[in-house]
Amino acid sequence: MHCITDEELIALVDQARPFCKEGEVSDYIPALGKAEQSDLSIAVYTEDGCRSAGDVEKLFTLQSVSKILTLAIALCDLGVERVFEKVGMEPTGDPFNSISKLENNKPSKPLNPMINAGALTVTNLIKGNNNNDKLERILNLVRAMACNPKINYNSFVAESEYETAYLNRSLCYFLKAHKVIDCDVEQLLDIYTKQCAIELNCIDLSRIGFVLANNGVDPDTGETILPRKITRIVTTFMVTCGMYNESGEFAIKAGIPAKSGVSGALLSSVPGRMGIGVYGPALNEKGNSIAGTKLLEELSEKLQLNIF
Ligand SMILES: NC(=O)CC[C@H](N)C(=O)O
Repeated sequence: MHCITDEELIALVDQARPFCKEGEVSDYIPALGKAEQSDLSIAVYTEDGCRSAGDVEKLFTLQSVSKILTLAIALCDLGVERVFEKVGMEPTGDPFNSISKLENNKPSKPLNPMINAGALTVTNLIKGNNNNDKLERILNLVRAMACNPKINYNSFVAESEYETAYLNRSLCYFLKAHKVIDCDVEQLLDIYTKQCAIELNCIDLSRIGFVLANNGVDPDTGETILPRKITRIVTTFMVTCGMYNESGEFAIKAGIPAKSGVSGALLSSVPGRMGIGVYGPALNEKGNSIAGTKLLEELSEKLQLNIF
């Protein structure tokens, strides 16, 4: 028996959709500015299958949701100790693209892998002979978790970010000056902007969440896609830093691990129970989907998902 009916899910979307008007579509990456402010969709993936409601067919890019996947790959490649030599484990309370804590933290290392400075550092750790290799590895993980071999990145969005990534460029040069990274900055931005531009729909996203909730095991094949030790680390970061400087409030209100992206993507994983994929491009001032956040809070309340 599925835990929620189609009608109930549609009702939750209808109830949350008016909040879209109170948010703004992000346009600091110009291509993202083309999104439809009123779009809202959700998919809930459990062992009984997937239910979805809203603008389900809409494609969107992962943006910061990709950070949990690159973290998982870097942890597989280098192990826990070496990854956390380069990046910390603590929430910042600052916006995702803030540079301020980088300077104050001694020795200089990004506070966690969910802020841009930390995610850039993590992407630099991923193994591969060149950017194509590395990107293919990231794409393959996304495809396996979503069970969708067609997933690719949107080159228009990637280029749009690459051309305007002034802040991320400055973060990279700061990291390079402090020897946190040692690579060519343009090469790093090339792969980072492509990983952020990986494009999918909310059903794909919900299956990724379900694999995390299922300790890294594919629900159809029983194959281990990610070791449990790594899904645990990733899920913990979702709780402590997944919603940036709104993570505390979201943990209080919804009580479920979640990771947001500036495209309006929202991935949630409820350990042992379900994966949830949400898309709502109208954002609140913290850069999280305004209606999507509401929707997750309501769903958590309705299905008693709070893990605390
Ligand atoms: N919050 C986000 O989704 C940020 C991701 C975006 N690609 C950036 O680096 O600015």
